[in-house]
Order: sequence, then C-alpha cells, then structure tokens
Amino acid sequence: MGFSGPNAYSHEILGVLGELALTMEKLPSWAAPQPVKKNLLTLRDEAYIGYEPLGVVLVIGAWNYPFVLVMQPLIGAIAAGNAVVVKPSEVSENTARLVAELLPQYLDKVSVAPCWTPGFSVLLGWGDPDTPALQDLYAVITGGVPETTELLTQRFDHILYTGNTAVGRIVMAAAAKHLTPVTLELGGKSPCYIDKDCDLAVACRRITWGKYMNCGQTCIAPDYILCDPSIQSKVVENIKATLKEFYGEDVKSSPDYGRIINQRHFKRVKSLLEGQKIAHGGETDEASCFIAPTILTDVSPESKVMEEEIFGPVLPIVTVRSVEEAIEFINLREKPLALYVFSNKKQLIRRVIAETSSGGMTANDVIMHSVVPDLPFGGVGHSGMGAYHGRFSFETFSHRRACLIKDLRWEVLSKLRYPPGSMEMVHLAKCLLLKQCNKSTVAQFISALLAGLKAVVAKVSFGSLLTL
Ligand SMILES: NC(=O)c1ccc[n+]([C@@H]2O[C@H](COP(=O)([O-])OP(=O)(O)OC[C@H]3O[C@@H](n4cnc5c(N)ncnc54)[C@H](O)[C@@H]3O)[C@@H](O)[C@H]2O)c1
Ligand SMILES: CCCCCCC=O
Repeated sequence: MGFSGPNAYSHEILGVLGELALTMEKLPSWAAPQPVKKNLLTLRDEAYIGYEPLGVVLVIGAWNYPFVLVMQPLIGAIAAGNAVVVKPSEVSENTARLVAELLPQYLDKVSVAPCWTPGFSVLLGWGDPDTPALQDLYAVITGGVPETTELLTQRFDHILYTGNTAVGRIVMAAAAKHLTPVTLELGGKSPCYIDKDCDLAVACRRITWGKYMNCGQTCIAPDYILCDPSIQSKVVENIKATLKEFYGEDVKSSPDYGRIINQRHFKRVKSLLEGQKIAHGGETDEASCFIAPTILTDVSPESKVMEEEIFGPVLPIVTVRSVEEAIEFINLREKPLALYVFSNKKQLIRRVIAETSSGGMTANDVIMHSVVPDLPFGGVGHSGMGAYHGRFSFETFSHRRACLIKDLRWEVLSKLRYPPGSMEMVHLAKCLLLKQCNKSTVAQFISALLAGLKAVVAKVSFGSLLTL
C-alpha cells in the first residue's frame, strides 16, 4: 500500500499507543464490580455486575491497516483477561510476519492449555501437546484461507473478524457450530451528503483527506457523495484544488499517496471506471498498482460503481434534489458502516441522524468518530455486528456476570414468593417492586415487618436469657 513513514506511524501506531494508554489508565475502573440499582426486595443485598474473561479469543485481521486491526482488538481481549489467537491477514504478508515475530517476544506465556485440542496444538506449532512446555498465551497464526478455515473448525469463546461481508458469513457460520459469539467488523458503502448550505472548501478538504488516505482503502472512507446538481461542479473544483494541496502536481511521486494492495484489487477498482464520466483523475499503472485520485460525476445509482464497496481512490458523485431524496437513497440500501453529512444547519444534521441508520457517523468531517475513544466502533446490519475500541473492547471480550449476594436472614421478605400464593402477597410484591402501593398493602407490609422484627427480638432476648 506504500505507507510513508509518518503515515504508517499515524495510521497504524498512534491508535495502538492511544488504546494502550487509555486501557492502562481505565482498566481498574472498567473491571471493578458495578453495583446496580436495588429495589425494596433486594435493599439489603449486594447486587452487581462482575466482569469475567470469556476464555480464548480469536482475532482475524484485514490487510488495509494490518497492524492496528489486530493490535487494537488484542489490547481489549488481553485487558479482559483472555488468551488470544491472532490471525493477521496473509495479504499484508510483511506485517503478518512481523506480528508473528514480535508478539511472542513481548507477551506472556502459559505452561498448560487444557481446553485446546491436539489438532490445535499442531496448528499452533506447539508439537506434542502432552509434553509440558511454555506456550504462548497470545499465539499468532499466519497463513491464508486453508489455515483460517482450519482455525475456524476449533472452538473459541469469541471471534472478532475484520474483513469483507462474504467472509463474515463464513466466519459466523463456523462460529455457530460451537455457539461462539462473534464481532463482525465489515464494510459497505458509506455515503456522504453535502448540503448546499455549507462551507464547500472546508467540507471538500476534509472529504478529500478521508477518501484518498491509504489510496481509498479505508473501511469508513466516504464511498460516494450525494449533493444537489447545482453544487456538483463546485465540489469537483474544491476536491481538485485540495488534491493539489495534499499531493502536489505529480500525485504519483507524492510520498503521501498510496498504492492499491495487489493486482486483483487493482483490476477490480479499475473496472469500476468503465463507462463513467471521469471529472478528474482516471490514470492507472498496473505494474505499480497505481490509480490516480479519481472523481466521477453524474453517476447513475444503477451503475456497478454504486453496487459494491469501492475500497479504492474513486469518488462517485450522485446528484439528489433534496435532503429527503438523500435520506431515501441511503435508506434504500444496506445500512452503512459510516455516514457523513456536511451542513451549516444543525437541524438538518439531526434530521439525517434521526431518519437513517449506520454503524457510526460524523457530521462536518469524515473518519473522526472512529478516533473518539469513548465511542463504540462497529457496524450494523450488513456492515457488521458488535463493536470495540476502549471500554467497548473490554465489554466485548468480557462476560457480564449478574451477581446477587443475599444473607440468610429476613426470611419474612422471601415468604412473598413461597407457596401457597395469594392475591395479598401479589399486591405486596407489586408494592415493593413497582412502588404501586395502596394503604392496605402498606399496612400489611408494616405488620409483616413488625412480625419479623418481633421474632428477631424474641430470638435475641431468649439467647441473652440463656447466657445469663
Ligand atoms: N469494519 C472495520 O473495522 C473494517 C476494517 C478494515 C476493513 N474492513 C472491510 O474489510 C474489507 C477488506 O478486507 P478483505 O476482506 O479484503 O481482507 P482480507 O482479504 O485480509 O480478509 C480478511 C481476513 O479474512 C481471512 N479470510 C479470507 N478469506 C477467508 C475464507 N474463505 N475463510 C476464512 N477466512 C478467510 C483472511 O485470511 C484475513 O485474515 C472491506 O470490505 C473493508 O471495508 C472493515
Ligand atoms: C485513520 C485510521 C482509520 C482506521 C479505520 C479502519 C478501517 O479500515
């Protein structure tokens, strides 16, 4: 993909460092038992949510940000107390090799792995599973489809998969065989609506940054623009001006402009240009997998480029006459991973939010919701299920255990639920649970309490008499 040094650091390392710092600071509070609200029936008890590890987590990463996409889930899974098997994408083979080399050097080992089968041990390169030896608690498996397919036959306690929707189905089907819960971080076409009432220069600069970073190979890149026909040419001019500002006269030689990951994806993205009106860019070079930043205008909603996620530096503009039409356009399609809206009108922004659905959204910018540490990152519908980042990673990889600790006294309150049943007891329970009390129920409750109290006092006095 040709990340330059600064881009590799900011896209792949900074996020991991931020996640580590946040997790180390907040983990004690995330992991602490969370007391919950009590009702009159549980007033004297301890009721809380206790967090416990799920067990062994499988993290399957994608190639477009190959380091952060395995490290960020790994941090959450470790923080929640799990053992982890990491499967980086074979497409970004150098990073996969690096992860496999580095992780075992820095992370803990374990002397036994009782729940893992012999087949699994062989897959992990552990040799004879009966021979006690130190094994990686955080193992890395490299390889492609056959290795991942084999890995998926094993039983895990959670799987977090990042990648395309088609493979997402395969992962979910394999997980279902073991009743393993999954987090699916998928993709899709993230729309970007530009209202006429907005600062187009700023909007287009931000869109250009998010669309063409990593050569368009970002899961939450704005996939296409929806705007009024009257501003289409201004949008094109502003994006063109920004491209010059960002990458200079010769994009090909800019260290900040990437390349398509491989020939297969190069051919796929290039084919999306066929039959389109190219307002800017369109140049390609197969040998170096270069595709220039490209803008397509007056794109038909029925064209191929509007059918699949582009995942490349091609930005189609589809014109719509109003925000209603934009909302309808979005809602006729699968729920996207991200949604963007640019407008000076807060009311219009709130309307777009209220009348659409997406994994996440940013107004008046792109990508940025994904770097707010207290926001969950994930899709909805075909763009994914579940979420992670920060506290949400900890929650995703933990079991929330409902804990209630009672004592063996105050049996008088428990009598409410014991047979034989009576309507008086139902009214009393309703009074205690729903706080819907009438006078006679309150009187009944007080007399029951007094009876309980009398019994306790009698027991204590009898005990004191005995000790005299
Ligand atoms: N939601 C997110 O956080 C996020 C992040 C990055 C990418 N994506 C999405 O991922 C897609 C691009 O990634 P990709 O799918 O090309 O990545 P990819 O080719 O790297 O595949 C992802 C993972 O799936 C495994 N895999 C591939 N085929 C498999 C099979 N038949 N059975 C089992 N495992 C298999 C690969 O080994 C890899 O680890 C885009 O749709 C993009 O939007 C989503
Ligand atoms: C700036 C990094 C964004 C990472 C989003 C991951 C999806 O591809």
